[in-house]
Amino acid sequence: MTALPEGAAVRVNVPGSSANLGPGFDAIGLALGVWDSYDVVVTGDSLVIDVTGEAADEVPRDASHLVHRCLAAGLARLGVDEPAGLHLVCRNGVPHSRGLGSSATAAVAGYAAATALVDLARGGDGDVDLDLVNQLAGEHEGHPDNSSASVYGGMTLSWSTRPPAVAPVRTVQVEVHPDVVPVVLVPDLTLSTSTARSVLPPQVPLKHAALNSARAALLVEAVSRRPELLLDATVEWLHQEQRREAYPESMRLLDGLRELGHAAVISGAGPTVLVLTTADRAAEVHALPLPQGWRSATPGIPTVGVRAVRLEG
Ligand SMILES: Nc1ncnc2c1ncn2[C@@H]1O[C@H](COP(=O)(O)OP(=O)(O)OP(=O)(O)O)[C@@H](O)[C@H]1O
Ligand SMILES: N[C@@H](CCO)C(=O)O
Repeated sequence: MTALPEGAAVRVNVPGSSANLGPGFDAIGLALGVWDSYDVVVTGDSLVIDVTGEAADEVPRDASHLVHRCLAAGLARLGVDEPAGLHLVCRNGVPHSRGLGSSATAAVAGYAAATALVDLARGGDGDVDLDLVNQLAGEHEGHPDNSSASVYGGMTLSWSTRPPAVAPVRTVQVEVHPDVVPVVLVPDLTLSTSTARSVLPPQVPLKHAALNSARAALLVEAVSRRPELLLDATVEWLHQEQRREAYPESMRLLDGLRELGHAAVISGAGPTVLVLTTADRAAEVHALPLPQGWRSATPGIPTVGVRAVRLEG
């Protein structure tokens, strides 16, 4: 049994992500250059949580905080007792409940902090065990699309070797063509993933599954080698139409963009719209008028995911 020494401290930086990219429902993720940052310090007594940034007024400050819950679960998985006290400083950059993977980002941060602190306690440099974090965060989320992108960066394709169980999770990175530019259109309004998942039917017609399979396969080719195929490659049959009533404004925006030839999809469970455009057309997307309360951004695609650095006490 390893104990975490008082004073041990790490800073964990982790990117948000977009899931699905159209036909890759629950399987494909894309890391986005919008970041959460967490300092985790082992102290002598009590749990103290400070939060600034996105949703700072909404998240709990007690043991039910998502990052703390995953940190504690990660320590338990590694056979390490939770220390008597922890100071968690959260700088939230990923908007919550918009389809940018905030919950996966927080879960990845918690599990990553656990592996980094245990590595420190065992004499290491505070490295994150990426593959373990990918397992634990994927299981926590119930689908690994967002979490794998936050763990490894870039575009990720994840599957289970024991379906329908989520784990063991396997993940490969898909090379993204240098011309591909993600633009996100983010509204003020929120939609929780659990609400968005509750409206999905438990079964889909075989015909739709077959159509979706072709586009999911095409998506990998389009993103990595032939961006000119992105419009066709981002058509899907499993979730967006089914959720239209949950995010009607997003779907109107998506329909308009696609009519103009832009590869627009719903980001994750929405309501953010992701446009997979190319460098020469990104300005065109930004110039389109947005409904009130929406903003556009070009976050970029980080090629690395979660990282921890040791903080000196
Ligand atoms: N940084 C964070 N700190 C604490 N709790 C968080 C954090 N980020 C997300 N959460 C929790 O997760 C909830 C949002 O999760 P939800 O799955 O609904 O949306 P999302 O992950 O942002 O979107 P999507 O999964 O569609 O990309 C928040 O309401 C909050 O309870
Ligand atoms: N694949 C998930 C992503 C959001 O967590 C969904 O669309 O429900």
